[in-house]
Amino acid sequence: MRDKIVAGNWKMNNDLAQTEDLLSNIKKLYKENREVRVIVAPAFTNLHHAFESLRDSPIDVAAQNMNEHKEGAYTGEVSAQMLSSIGIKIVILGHSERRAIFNETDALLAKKVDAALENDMEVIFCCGEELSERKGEKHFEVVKSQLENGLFHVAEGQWSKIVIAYEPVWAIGTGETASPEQAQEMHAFIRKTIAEKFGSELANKVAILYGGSVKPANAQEIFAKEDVDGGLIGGASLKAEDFIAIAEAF
Ligand SMILES: O=C(CO)COP(=O)(O)O
Repeated sequence: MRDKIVAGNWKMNNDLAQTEDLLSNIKKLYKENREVRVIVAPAFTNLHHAFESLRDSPIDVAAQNMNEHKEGAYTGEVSAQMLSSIGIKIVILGHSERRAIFNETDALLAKKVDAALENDMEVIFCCGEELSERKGEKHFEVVKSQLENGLFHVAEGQWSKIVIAYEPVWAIGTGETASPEQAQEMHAFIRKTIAEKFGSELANKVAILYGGSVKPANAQEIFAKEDVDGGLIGGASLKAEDFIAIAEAF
């Protein structure tokens, strides 16, 4: 059985007071469910607070990014070791906003993945094509190359720390969701690509999340697909009722 995961990527939203509010509402509504792992990813400034606030809860806290270096003259950056030291053991890497706005390349992401694993952190590795790439029928090729160049150097023994999030860029924040069939088709492709390189036993254990305009109204039909093991939720993770409804949609 693969892990089922619902993770909320809060992006650059919520100051400390709003973080306190959202976390307290999430905690009120959350009913412990061992079948589904729930993760929230607030901004760096609120990670410590979130970790402390969720200390007695099974809800985990993730960072949205980190730097690939151990330490040094990298003004404004945060290392894996710093995150680990405040209890943060999960990081989202390669989100399409990081790729597009901050020019993160597959080569850079490969280094970030290594830095996370060296610090015993789990990685939620994002991949996904842009609209023009889907229209040009290049989506499988694009996702395969993101995986091969950013992730496939990870040794077999480290894959228990890897979660993949497929987020088609055209479905992020647009209200347009991939159909459950489109999501399943890509998730099955990702699993097959992993199986070709690492074998099907390993591939069958990797959780693959879907992200892109997931809401309470569509979560159930997307999560029902065989190779969809949960979701990476943006906008809808900012409202406790919606986020918890999605976490309960399995
Ligand atoms: O980017 C996303 C999660 O990382 C998805 O965002 P939305 O759910 O707002 O489309």
